[in-house]
Amino acid sequence: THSSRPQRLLRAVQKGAVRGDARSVVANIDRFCHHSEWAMNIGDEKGAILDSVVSEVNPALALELGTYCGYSTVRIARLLPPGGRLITLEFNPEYAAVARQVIEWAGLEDSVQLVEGGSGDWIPQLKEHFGVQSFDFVFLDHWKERYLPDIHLLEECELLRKGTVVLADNVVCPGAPDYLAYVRNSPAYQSSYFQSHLEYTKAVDGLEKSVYLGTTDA
Ligand SMILES: Nc1ncnc2c1ncn2[C@@H]1O[C@H](/C=C/CNC(=O)c2cc([N+](=O)[O-])cc(O)c2O)[C@@H](O)[C@H]1O
Ligand SMILES: [Mg+2]
Repeated sequence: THSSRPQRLLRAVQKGAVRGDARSVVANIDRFCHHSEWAMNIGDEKGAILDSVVSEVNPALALELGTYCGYSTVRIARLLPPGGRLITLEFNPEYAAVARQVIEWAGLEDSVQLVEGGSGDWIPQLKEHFGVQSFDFVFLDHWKERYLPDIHLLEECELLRKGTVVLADNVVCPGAPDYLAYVRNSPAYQSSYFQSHLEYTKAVDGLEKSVYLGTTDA
């Protein structure tokens, strides 16, 4: 049986990266994607912007929607403060299985909770299941048409607090126009755009950083 691209990406990590060294896991995935096979990881260029936002927020509790192979999971988790936790949702069992092994190879399994399931089903359960009050940081990188419904769901479930930073990948390519229009026009968000390039290519892409200001009522 032929392996899948995520399985070949995992093998590249297991062959090239030092166990327990998150930086080398990230570097080996980038090397694989630059030289062997493109994959939809945020990548090194946009990854540096992700790193700077995560470092600035220094989140005790972070949420990622769309784990895929765990590349951005490792980038975020390696920057968490002591005791910091990252919950990441992935509904594809094969991708989740690869991501678990990538996260373990990086030695970050103690600060990452990978939930195998859909954001629509799981966001309403995060409070009761994981004792979550609200998130300090949210990273959106799943299906682009889910960005808007899921940020509304996060608001409805009161999982955002004044100052929560929501960072969205791919707001140009493949694009999330309805999401962009919402966060850029809603009085509940202070939004800013970071221009960059689509991972491992020269195409334009960017990240949107939106700070939740809280609801106007009460
Ligand atoms: N509701 C949900 N709950 C949980 N997991 C979910 C989910 N919806 C999707 N997922 C998972 O999130 C990942 C999808 C990413 C879509 N990215 C993309 O489509 C994408 C495409 C390009 N591109 O085409 O250049 C570049 C990029 O950086 C991209 O992120 C997959 O692992 C998928 O299984
Ligand atoms: Mg992406």
